Amino acid sequence: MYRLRAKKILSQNYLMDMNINRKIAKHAKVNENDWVIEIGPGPGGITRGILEAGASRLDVVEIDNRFIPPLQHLAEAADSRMFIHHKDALRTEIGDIWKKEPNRPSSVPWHDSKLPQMHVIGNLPFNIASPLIIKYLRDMSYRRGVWEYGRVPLTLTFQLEVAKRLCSPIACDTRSRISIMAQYVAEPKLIFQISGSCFVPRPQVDVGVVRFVPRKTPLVKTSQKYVEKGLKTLYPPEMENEMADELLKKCRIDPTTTSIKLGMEQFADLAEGYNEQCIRHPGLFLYDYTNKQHTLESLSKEQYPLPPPVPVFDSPLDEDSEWSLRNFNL
Ligand SMILES: C[S@@+](CC[C@H](N)C(=O)[O-])C[C@H]1O[C@@H](n2cnc3c(N)ncnc32)[C@H](O)[C@@H]1O
Repeated sequence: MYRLRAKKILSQNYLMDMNINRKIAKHAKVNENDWVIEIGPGPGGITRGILEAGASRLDVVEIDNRFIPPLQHLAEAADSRMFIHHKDALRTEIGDIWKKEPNRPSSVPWHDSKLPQMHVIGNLPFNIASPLIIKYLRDMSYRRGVWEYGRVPLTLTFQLEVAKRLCSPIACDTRSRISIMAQYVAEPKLIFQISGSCFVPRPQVDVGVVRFVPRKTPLVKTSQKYVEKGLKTLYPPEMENEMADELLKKCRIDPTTTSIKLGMEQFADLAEGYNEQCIRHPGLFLYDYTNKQHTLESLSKEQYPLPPPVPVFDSPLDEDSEWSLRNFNL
C-alpha cells in the first residue's frame, strides 16, 4: 500500500508472515493487559502480533520516517493502545517512555519470582543488534531503564550465530565473552529459529529469537567494598599494591569505586588484564590468598603455572563491539 522498499543501510529485512509474527508475540509471553516496547517495528508485522496478543499499551521506536505513516495507520486501528516514537533506539532511554505514565503495570521487586507485565521486543537490524544488546545487558545489570520496574523480559532476534553465542552452554565452541556477559545477568534462551527465507528481502543468514529473563541475583557476587581491596586478594602481599594499581590504571577504573558500579565491559577488561599479568608472572594464576603456604616462586614451579590459552573465535561482534580491549598492548 505504501510502496516501501527495504533500505540496506538500516538492515531492513521484514517479517511479512503473520504466523511468525504471532509466534514471536506468543513466545515473548505477551498477555492481555501487558505493556510492550517494540524496537524497529518497520512495516508493523510483529507490532500486529503484539496488539493481537492483547497488549494494553504498545510503544514502538522506529528510526525510518517512511514507516511512520503505516504505523500511524495501525495506531488508529488500535484503540489508543499504540504510541509511535520516531527515534533512534541507540540514543533512546526506553525506560523514560513509561516513566510519567501513572497507569503502568506495577513494578515487581527483583527477588520476586513473578515478572512485571512488561516486555521489550524487537526484530532488530543486525547492525544495531550488538551495541543494543550490550546497552540493555548493562542497563539490566544496573537495574535501570525499564529494569527499574523489575525483571522485564527482553525478546530479540539475532543472526543465528550470535543467538547461539548468547545462549551457549559451557564447553561449546560457541561459548564466548558475549555468553558470559549475557548469562551473568540474565537467562537467555534460544526460543526458536527463523529461516532466512521467511524474510523480505532474504538475509544471507538464518535468525534466532532469544528471550532474556533477568536473573533474580547476578551470578557474580558483588560487594560494596572498594574494588581495589577485592583486586588485591589476587596477588601475593609483596606485589599486591603495584599489580592492583597497574591493572586499575590500564582499565581506567577509579580504585575507590565499588564493584557493584562496574559494567560488564569493565569486568571483561579486568579479566583480560589479569590474564595478561598471569602470563607475565608464572605462578600468579595459581595463587590463592587463603593458602598462606604458597609463594609465587613455589607456584611457578608447578606443572601448569600459566593460565590456559584464551580461545579466539572470529566473530562479527569483535569488530564493532565497544568493549574491545583497546587499552591493552598484549
Ligand atoms: C530488520 S527490520 C525489521 C522490521 C520489522 N520489525 C519486521 O520484523 O518486519 C529492522 C527495523 O528497525 C529499524 N531501525 C533500524 N535502525 C534503527 C534504530 N537505530 N532505531 C530504531 N529503529 C531502527 C529499521 O528502520 C527497520 O524498520
